[in-house]
Amino acid sequence: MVLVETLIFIVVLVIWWKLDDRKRHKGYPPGPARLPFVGNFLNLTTKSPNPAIALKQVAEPYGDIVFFNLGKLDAVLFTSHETIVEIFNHEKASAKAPELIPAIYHRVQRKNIGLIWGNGEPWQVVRRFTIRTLRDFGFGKTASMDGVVNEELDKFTDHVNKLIDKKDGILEVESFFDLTVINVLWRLVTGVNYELEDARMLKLLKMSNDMTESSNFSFDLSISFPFLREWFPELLFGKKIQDQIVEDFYQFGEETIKEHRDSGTYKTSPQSFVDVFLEKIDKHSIDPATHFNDDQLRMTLIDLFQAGAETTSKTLSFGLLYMLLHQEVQEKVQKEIDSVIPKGSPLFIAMKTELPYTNAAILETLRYSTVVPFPPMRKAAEDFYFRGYFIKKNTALLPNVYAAHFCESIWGDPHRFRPERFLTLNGEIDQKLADFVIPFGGGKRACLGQSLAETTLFMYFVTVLRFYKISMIPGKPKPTIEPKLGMTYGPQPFTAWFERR
Ligand code: HEM
Repeated sequence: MVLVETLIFIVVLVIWWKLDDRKRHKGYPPGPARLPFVGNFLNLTTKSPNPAIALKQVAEPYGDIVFFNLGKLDAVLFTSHETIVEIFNHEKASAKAPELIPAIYHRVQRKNIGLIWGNGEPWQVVRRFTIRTLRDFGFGKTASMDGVVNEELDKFTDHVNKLIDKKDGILEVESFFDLTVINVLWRLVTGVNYELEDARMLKLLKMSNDMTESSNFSFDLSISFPFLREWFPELLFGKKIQDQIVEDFYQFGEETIKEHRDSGTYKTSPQSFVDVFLEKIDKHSIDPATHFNDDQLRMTLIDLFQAGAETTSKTLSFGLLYMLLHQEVQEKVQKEIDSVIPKGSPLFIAMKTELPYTNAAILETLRYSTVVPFPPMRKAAEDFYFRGYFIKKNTALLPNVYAAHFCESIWGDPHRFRPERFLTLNGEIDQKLADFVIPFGGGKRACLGQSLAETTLFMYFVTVLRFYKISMIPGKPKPTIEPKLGMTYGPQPFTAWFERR
């Protein structure tokens, strides 16, 4: 009797929950049926360990605007190129949602600070200031960037040559570009430039990678069930590790600020972005409404460091991996480079237009690797309608860039690595198709470092292939193209045989 009553109670409860759920989500975009408490968590975790693939598959039966729920998180997925570009540019969709990701909320100390996760006026002021100041130091200006990148490239090739001699050409490609790439940016941000063996910096870069790897929709259960992060800090989600990394980064930011402040040169002849920021802090020190303070500067430095290093470096490593696996593409790129840049001549950013096949290979690398499959989480700033669907305030907005980069109706054969797809019959870049590659987001929150990233990708990709032939090590298995997952995706470590050309 008790069993029957219990069963009836459960059935009534489920029916009540279903009806209530339907009422609460009236007018929402379509989506898979949800379970109480866990929502669509099982849909996500049973499809694929890779959330970008899993969420592409979850959305497929429902269209390109799909509502789903992961425990605490209500989210709308955007999976087609058009809806993604439209949401990037939507005025109600430019707010970031650090509070929806516990590890990130801890990273920003629950404050509205920084470039990546800041919102409203403070973010706007700091973003504008950052772009203007970095530009004053040469960021994005071809003439000054040529010098900065080439100096760093000389250091990098010296370093690779030494490694080749030491290791008979057999090099491990893991974090291969991290430090050299951050050096390019850090010359402008702090005026400092590190040795490529600098232990402190290598440790920071490793921690930054560890932090991003520990955060993703499938593995970081604290996004769906935030209470678990507090209940089981040691067992799950790497809370302790994440918190330690945040602390170390704060210390790094603190030390950088102190060094510049103590030196005092920022008062007379500012040499870098940090110096100009410190000048601003002093100038506005008695203004209670100022957005220029140590908190903002520290977070901005950490944001630039993390956003600037990992993404570019991982894209370059993927590029090497694809060149290793597609020798015919590597040879074509090298043939083109050799025909345009004479032996012994320097490389300039302006040569980009003369190397269409090489550019096509870089574009294909950006598409095929999609190192940021979900841009840092945005939310609906207020209730709004999108293509007739209701989106409630604070709902997470998740453009699945991977889905657009692997859309069959755009690419035909998206799973093939094929740079030729970007070339017209005249051998020029097909700009219309190139515009379907959207690795840098868009709208007001578009990547602040896009021009630097494009320059760095071009200069490093060309230099590495110009000076080295990269081949498979005989007898070693083929490396996988499956990514290391996280907030950003990177290649699994692989070894390759480097020979000087
Ligand atoms: C291949 C390299 C890179 C890729 C794929 C990439 C990708 C992205 C993406 C997808 C976003 C989010 C955009 C959105 O929500 O619409 C972003 C934001 C950002 N990126 Fe990059 N990025 C790269 C390199 C860089 C570099 C070199 C810097 C350094 C200056 C940088 C700094 C930033 C910052 C500060 C933001 C936050 C912008 C804001 O919300 O105002 N990125 N990036």
